[in-house]
Formats: sequence, structure tokens, C-alpha cells
Amino acid sequence: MQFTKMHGIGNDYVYVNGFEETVEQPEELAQVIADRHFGVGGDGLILLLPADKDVEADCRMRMFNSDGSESEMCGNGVRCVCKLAHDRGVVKANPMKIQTGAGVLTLAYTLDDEGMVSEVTVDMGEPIYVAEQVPVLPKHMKETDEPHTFVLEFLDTGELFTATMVSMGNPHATIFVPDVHAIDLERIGPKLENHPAFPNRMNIHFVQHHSPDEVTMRTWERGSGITLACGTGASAVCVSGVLDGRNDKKILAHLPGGDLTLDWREDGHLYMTGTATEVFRGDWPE
Ligand SMILES: N[C@@H](CCC[C@H](N)C(=O)O)C(=O)O
Repeated sequence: MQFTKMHGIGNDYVYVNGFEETVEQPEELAQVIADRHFGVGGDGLILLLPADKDVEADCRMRMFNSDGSESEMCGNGVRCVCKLAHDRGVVKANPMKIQTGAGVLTLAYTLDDEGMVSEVTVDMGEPIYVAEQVPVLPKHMKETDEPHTFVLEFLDTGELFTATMVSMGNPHATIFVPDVHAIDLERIGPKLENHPAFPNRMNIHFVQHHSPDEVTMRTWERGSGITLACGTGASAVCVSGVLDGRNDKKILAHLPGGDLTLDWREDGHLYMTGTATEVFRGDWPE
């Protein structure tokens, strides 16, 4: 089976072109192929597939975290799927329509001097910020004055975290802090991901504002742990900041692996712009 290693600002996945290859058990494959010591290495596995027959789209993305769990969406991944589909000659449409677990998304892209996709703007659709739909279980948290913001408590240590909940098709909790680098993400991340308030677990983001249009964020991803970037997460961060009155509707987000631009426009849709990069190709198993 041929694979391609790609990343969106350091959020790296092993990609398989399902127009050419068949993957029997993606949940199992994700765990072994994404292993950074015994496999190719990555934050998970992403498949480029034909769209379902009853869906109007150019192709389909399925994404699996490194623990084998499937997520509805991956913002950095969908930009790379767009690049893979275009650069391999599978889809040439621009804009391109990609079926995901969060619906059919529209992506517009620019090409580099060699005619390969370099930067992609994704219409991420309308964010969801009704707590029950994220989903979160309010009975396990303390309410605040904002309907989408709750206080979470660690029962063992008594630590409190005020988090704003937004779904971009997948669930995100954003915690605003004065210094993002002071957070012990390795300790706190898994405890928040698996908090009883989150029936489907949770992607966790700590965010520091520099100004109303510039933030730095660090992420603990559901099913993958610490990653260098999260595109759905950055989108949720932008929306959470607007809901909490902390930032403008258009922001620049600095993530450990690079930058994304997020724009929550008048049409109610969130637009994310960033790069997509191919690193190498190979055969699995060798
Ligand atoms: N890194 C991704 C999100 C991947 C899925 C996430 N871990 C989940 O389980 O929802 C992104 O760029 O959005």
C-alpha cells in the first residue's frame, strides 16, 4: 500500500489515496502506522476516498486519531486531503467539495510555481455553541453567566478550569489563560479530555491573547495527545473568543507548528486559511 506523509503546520498524518488503495481496518492501521517508533509516525491516519453515491462532493475524507478513534473532522487534515486529491490528479475542481463527518465542506486553494496546492481556505461551516450539541453534560460542571462557558473541577486536586465549548463538527473546550507556556499540558490534557462532563471526550485548547486579533494556543487533542496544531481547534478558539468578548471575528492564531488565519464571517461560517505540505511517500509495509 502506498502512503503519503503530509502535514498542516506540523499536524502530521499518514495519508492513503483510497482511489488507488484499499484499507480494510483503518482503526487498527491508524494505531500501528502512526506509531512514531515502530511505524511511519504521525498524529493519525487520513483516507482520501470517493464521496458516497448520494452525496454531492468531489471526494471524501475519513480521519483516525493515533489511538484508532475516528473523528468527524480535521481542519489541518482536510487541507492536506485537498492537496493530495489535486496534486495526484484525482480532483481538479477549485473550489473543491469534500465530504466529512461534519458535512460537505468547500475548499478554495492557490498553487505554487510547480502547479501544486500550497495554501487552502476552508469554509468550515457554522460553529455549534449550544452546550448539549457540542456535546457536554452541564450537570457535571458549574454554570457561568455565559451559556457556552462552564467551570470544570478536578475532583482529586480541586483545580478549576473555566472553559468555553464549541463544536466544529468535533468537540472543543477553550480555556483562556494569561501565559499559555505555563500550562502543564501533559498532566492536565488527558484529565480534561476524559472529564465526566464530556460524553464523547474533548479536544482541549489553552489560549493567550496578545491583542483582539492575535492569539497563541497550545492543544491537547482527543485521541492523539499534544499536537503541533489543530485546525478545528483554532476555529473553535476564534469563535469562543468572540462569544466571550475577547477577540475580533478575524484573528491570527500562532500554534506550535505555525500560523492559521480564522475569519468568522457575516454569513455565519468560519473560514480557516493555512498551508498544506507533502513530506515524503512510501510503501507500507516496506
Ligand atoms: N488535528 C485536527 C483534529 C483531529 C481530530 C481530533 N483529535 C478529534 O478527535 O476530534 C484538526 O486539525 O482539526
